[in-house]
Amino acid sequence: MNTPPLNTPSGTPESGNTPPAGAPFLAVENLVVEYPVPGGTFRAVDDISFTVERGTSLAVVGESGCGKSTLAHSLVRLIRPTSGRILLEGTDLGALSERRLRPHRRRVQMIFQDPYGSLDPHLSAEDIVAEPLRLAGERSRTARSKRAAELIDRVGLPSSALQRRPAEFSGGQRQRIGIARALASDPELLVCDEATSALDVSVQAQVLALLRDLQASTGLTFIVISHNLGVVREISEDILVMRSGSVVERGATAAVLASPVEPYTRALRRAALDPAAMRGRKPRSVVSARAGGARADDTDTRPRPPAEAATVSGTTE
Ligand SMILES: Nc1ncnc2c1ncn2[C@@H]1O[C@H](COP(=O)(O)OP(=O)(O)OP(=O)(O)O)[C@@H](O)[C@H]1O
Repeated sequence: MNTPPLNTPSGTPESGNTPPAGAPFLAVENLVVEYPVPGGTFRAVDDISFTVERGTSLAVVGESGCGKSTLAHSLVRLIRPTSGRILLEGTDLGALSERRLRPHRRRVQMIFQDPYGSLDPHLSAEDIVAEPLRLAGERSRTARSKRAAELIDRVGLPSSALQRRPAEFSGGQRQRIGIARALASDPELLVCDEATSALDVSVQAQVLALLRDLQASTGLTFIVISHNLGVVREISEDILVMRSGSVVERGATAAVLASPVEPYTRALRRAALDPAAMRGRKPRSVVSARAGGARADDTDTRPRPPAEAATVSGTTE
């Protein structure tokens, strides 16, 4: 297998996979997701439609239980939609059989909330990052190692990180490994489900800066699920507000957060601005000398996130 450069769009002449003219990068059409529950089904996503253009970031916000993660899991096909379409450059991912989905799977990757639980504690960082390459059919261990080293460097970790296991990293460093693993598949769309919410505020800023940098350099498209309106402001151009499985408001992030039209969005913003909604979080100690080099998390002087780190669900959970 030739390892492609980061984020070579599959709809380019190199890929031979030409998208229909004028098709948006991602179009979600009338998406419905129901879970089986005793005595029937529960509709967690209720007829959602939206589009996302390549290289942009869409934030999805809403109170706990409104269906954000269900939407995210549908996008990466961890869940198969009950009805509706998820069109990536015109290809309906939701309708494809597992076999036909395989070539598209790499195109949409997810970064999970929990940098502690989402990495196999028994594997080295190199093996974690190289695993998607192995699954994609890369047989050469040397090629996998080389690519893992490139990706570890790309996410700002030192090469000494390659042989260490997850327990030896800080939360922010683990999330960087999770990002490197997601990048290994050469994705075009990254779905970040509360990807920074388990991190200290300053480490959040570093991971957000990394995501923004990746987007600027590779043209990645993001869907960012977050309770944190500060994070949403930092990373998204557009915002989609969900309530009880439906979209209640959609628009440019700055405009929607400055003057929300829907009463529900206003209530979310009030909840986020209420100091009582702040989640108290003690600073965790960050990188130690043991973690081998201080490139990430402790030397970063990039701008900190906005002071508002309140969570949307802070007052509603
Ligand atoms: N496997 C399941 N079976 C039945 N109901 C489920 C299942 N998973 C989620 N739900 C329900 O679907 C609804 C949406 O859940 P989801 O996790 O998508 O919400 P969310 O907005 O991501 O919440 P949070 O912000 O708390 O993570 C919730 O009412 C939840 O209880």
